[in-house]
Amino acid sequence: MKTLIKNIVWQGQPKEILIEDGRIQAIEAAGTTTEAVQVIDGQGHTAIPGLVDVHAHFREPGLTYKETISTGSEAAAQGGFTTVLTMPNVKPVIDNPAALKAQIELNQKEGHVKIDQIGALSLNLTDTQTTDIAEMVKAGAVAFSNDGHGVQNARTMLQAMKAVAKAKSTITAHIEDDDLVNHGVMNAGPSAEALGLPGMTGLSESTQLARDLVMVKATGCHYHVAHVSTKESVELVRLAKSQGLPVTAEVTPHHLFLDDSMIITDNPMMKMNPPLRSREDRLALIAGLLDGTIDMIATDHAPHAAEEKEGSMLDCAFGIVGLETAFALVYTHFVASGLVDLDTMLNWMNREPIEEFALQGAGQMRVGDPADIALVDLDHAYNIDPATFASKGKNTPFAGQKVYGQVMTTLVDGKVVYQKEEK
Ligand SMILES: NC(=O)N[C@@H](CC(=O)O)C(=O)O
Ligand SMILES: [Zn+2]
Ligand SMILES: [Zn+2]
Repeated sequence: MKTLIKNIVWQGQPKEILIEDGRIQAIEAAGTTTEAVQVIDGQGHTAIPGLVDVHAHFREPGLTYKETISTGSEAAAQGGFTTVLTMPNVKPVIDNPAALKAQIELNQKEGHVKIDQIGALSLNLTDTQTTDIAEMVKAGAVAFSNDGHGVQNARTMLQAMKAVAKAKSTITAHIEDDDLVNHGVMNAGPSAEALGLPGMTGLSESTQLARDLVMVKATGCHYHVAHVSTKESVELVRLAKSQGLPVTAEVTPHHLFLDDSMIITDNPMMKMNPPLRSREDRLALIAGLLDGTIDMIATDHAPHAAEEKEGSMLDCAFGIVGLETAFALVYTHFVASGLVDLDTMLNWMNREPIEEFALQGAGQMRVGDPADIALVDLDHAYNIDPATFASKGKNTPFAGQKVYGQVMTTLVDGKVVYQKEEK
């Protein structure tokens, strides 16, 4: 079956995309193909490769009041994402081959986009005993993580690294030393002091990262830093890369565009893990992304119910949603502002994630690739409105912010999975 997406812009030129059997057959001059079974009118929008998020939380099974695979993947489609990697911190935790197999089936059945499953690094994320990593790789795990919680025991991390290196997989590390966190709810610093809230030092992240990097050197394990948030961590990743270690890193839009100087009231929407750091940290993250120390942008989409994000930062849940705001935020702050071009942004949000995680099924818009495509209206300006989110989670600190770049259509394997309704 053939599909033609006509009337689109690709790399600045008017083009059309011919798709056959779910794959891109040609990106050609407008008007080249005259007959096709199905025609989609791109209405002059810009075609980009479907975005890839290596860090998302869909809360099924066990926490479906926050999100389901269906609502989470709908949010992904609405945000222009065609592949997402989901974390294993559901209930029960995906920490054994049987649970992983069942989850992969469920993802396939319920997902509106492609979902790759990350397996738990330790049993029940308690960090005392590693999971059966070799068997979970065989069962289809794309990577391993303790996300939600740092691995406190060096011995557990070392064992996991050895097994992951042997299986040629990846660890995506939530790095956090519990003892240094000491029950903080936001970054330690003048804002926490002004609000009278317990702060946590950024050293909780970088000290554990330093420990892990020594073990990466010893094991050769591909180690990916999840949601990097401090300047010390950026320096450590830069050093590791200069030594040729197999280390990669992601940063979230919120750590790039928000910092703790912007927390002027006790606001649950500003609470996430790792916390928003200082302006100096934020500028180091931006510099690290621009110079290639940080490889990619990931959302850490962490939906929670409204009642879990009310009241005070002292006792509300950690985390914010991100799938439906990531494209517009990154486009607005980096591309529309003239800092980088669209292609660079797509390196961070499509090519690097696919290459570093060796994702087999995700398309990069090359001829022969799966037709994973988003059509975006780059000039469209609007205010972020959580009421429009497909996600069950409306917990975003960006509500009301004016952005550019509206995802209009998303296709996975040449099939439309999201179409923005005309007003
Ligand atoms: N980022 C968060 O604040 N929360 C995440 C866990 C995590 O990514 O560490 C969650 O699962 O809610
Ligand atoms: Zn985490
Ligand atoms: Zn996370």
